[in-house]
Amino acid sequence: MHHTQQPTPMPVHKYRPFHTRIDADLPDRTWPTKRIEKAPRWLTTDLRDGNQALIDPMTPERKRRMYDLLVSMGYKEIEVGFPAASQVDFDFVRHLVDEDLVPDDVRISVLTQAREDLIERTVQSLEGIKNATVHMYNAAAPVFRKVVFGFDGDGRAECRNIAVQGTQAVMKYASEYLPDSNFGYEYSPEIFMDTEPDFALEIVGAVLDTWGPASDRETVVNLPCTVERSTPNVFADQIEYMSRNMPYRDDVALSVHTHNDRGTAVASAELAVMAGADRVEGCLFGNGERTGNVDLVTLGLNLYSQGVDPQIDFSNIDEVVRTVEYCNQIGVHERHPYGGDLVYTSFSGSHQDAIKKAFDDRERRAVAEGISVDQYEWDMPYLPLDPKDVGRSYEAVIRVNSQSGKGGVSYLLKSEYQLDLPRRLQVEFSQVVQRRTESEGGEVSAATLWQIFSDEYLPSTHSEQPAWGTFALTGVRTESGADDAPRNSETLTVDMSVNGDEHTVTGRGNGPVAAFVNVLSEDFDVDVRVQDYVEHAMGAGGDAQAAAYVECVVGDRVLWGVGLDPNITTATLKAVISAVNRATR
Ligand SMILES: CC(=O)SCCNC(=O)CCNC(=O)[C@H](O)C(C)(C)COP(=O)(O)OP(=O)(O)OC[C@H]1O[C@@H](n2cnc3c(N)ncnc32)[C@H](O)[C@@H]1OP(=O)(O)O
Ligand SMILES: CC(C)C(=O)C(=O)O
Ligand SMILES: [Mg+2]
Repeated sequence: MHHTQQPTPMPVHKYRPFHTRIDADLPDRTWPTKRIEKAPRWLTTDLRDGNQALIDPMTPERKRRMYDLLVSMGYKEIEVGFPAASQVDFDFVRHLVDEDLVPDDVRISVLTQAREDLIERTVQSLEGIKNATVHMYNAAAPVFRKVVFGFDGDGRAECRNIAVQGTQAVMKYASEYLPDSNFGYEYSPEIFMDTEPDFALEIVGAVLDTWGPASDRETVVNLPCTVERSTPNVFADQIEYMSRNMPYRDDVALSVHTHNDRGTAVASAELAVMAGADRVEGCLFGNGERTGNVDLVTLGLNLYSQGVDPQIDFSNIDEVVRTVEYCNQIGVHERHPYGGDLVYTSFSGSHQDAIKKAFDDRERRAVAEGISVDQYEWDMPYLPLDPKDVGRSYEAVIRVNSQSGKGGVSYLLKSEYQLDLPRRLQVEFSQVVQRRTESEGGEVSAATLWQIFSDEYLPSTHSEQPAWGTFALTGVRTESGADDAPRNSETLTVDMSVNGDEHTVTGRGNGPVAAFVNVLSEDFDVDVRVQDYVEHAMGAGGDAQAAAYVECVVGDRVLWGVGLDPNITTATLKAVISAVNRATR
């Protein structure tokens, strides 16, 4: 069939494709075949780029909560604010220094524009700090040189002067206010992605010549994708070009700072690392200007799920989510990678079927190889990482609604109620559930599933709904014949309630089930034959219940029955009653 699409009514002619401006084309680019084999250095800018983008910027108390979270997760480079912007930011830096809240292995940094008065106040905020970095930025792209700074011509020299004079000011005030600190410098040519590559090299080179990188001097050149405007491969080319051509390369950490305007900040940062970046700046769950900074949680757990240590502790992801939501007053979306409420959950039947089988298979293999299941290699359909590793339980992995099949239903009964239904019973029961979800809609919780199950198969033991069913078993006594007695050697006496009337009856057979079938047929005129039988213990220990499942032919119908009882014989007879009652429901 031929599909005809319509031109958009929107004014698409207003837009131009993004030009890489990479004069030196990179036909020999190396990043496409690289792999990320170790974590880059991380800097979190939650307290700066994240904070500057909030409707309601963090109070000192919220800043402190975020800071403590970042330190506890293991971040070693934390941009804590823009001290020249507000008294709150200035005071927060002082609070960290005065209260000695910066561990020896953590380096805080602060951002400033390249303006001398702002630089002085910024450096001043750090007085007394052990390790700190001042991060200075100025925009370098043509439109900023022309429109924002108002320079004539191409404005390159004037723009470079802002950067060089700013760097000199940083150095001057650092030697004045921070003589005893391990002082570092970070420079960002803002709007790097829109800056001509040769000019980006020129301005970075001029700044580095001024600062003088050395192996014992913390130096960072941060190349921001301030507004994401291209596919990630273009940004990767830009980074590889800079990494290859930048002076002092061995003594400089090449950093990237991607934003998510096109929804590909994570890909841009990852390809940039493949292209040579040593360091990545971002925010937890991608907070930050507009669509946000790159999400450090996704980046970290992307590495983790490939067996690369992110060097960050994500083992309590819900605590991270709660703290970030509290500090930012912005929710984390239900489908946010790794942290959203629904991201380890499958509703659909084919996913649930595969997950249930793979969980069972993995458990079998781990036991066979003598390896703890928690440590066993992860290779699971639909679950890129083990939810337990980030502190999530398996309860939420499978949730049942009208899209679900037998796999999901039986997974929940097994994981929550220790019932391991035989396959044909799974099929039968999932049809019962399906009728229910289709008529009532919505999700079926494990508790509701149990209610449906016990109403269907265990009516007399279920207290919340009226008991139904013709027969109930109230007592069982067995008596075996001599070992050499050939057949019909088992004598079974049962107390039964039949429509509320008590009966005590005795039958014989070559086992209790056969004897019971005879009782049902001879005393109560019920024609039943057992054609399959499965049982298992529920949990471990002496007082564990047994579960029995029987597939019965009752008249001309085939039905399953279920019985639970501490005594396995009684459980089996209850299962037969369950099937018989269902046949006459
Ligand atoms: C991409 C980023 O996220 S960059 C970080 C952005 N974050 C923030 O801006 C948050 C904090 N900022 C602030 O509180 C304020 O902007 C302040 C206190 C720093 C400065 O405020 P103001 O002095 O009122 O200046 P304003 O913010 O309007 O800046 C505009 C002026 O600074 C110049 N300027 C802007 N950025 C820079 C820079 N990085 N270096 C040097 N000059 C700059 C502009 O050209 C403009 O100059 P003009 O007034 O001569 O035209
Ligand atoms: C200050 C710089 C690094 C920035 O936030 C950006 O360019 O996005
Ligand atoms: Mg930014």
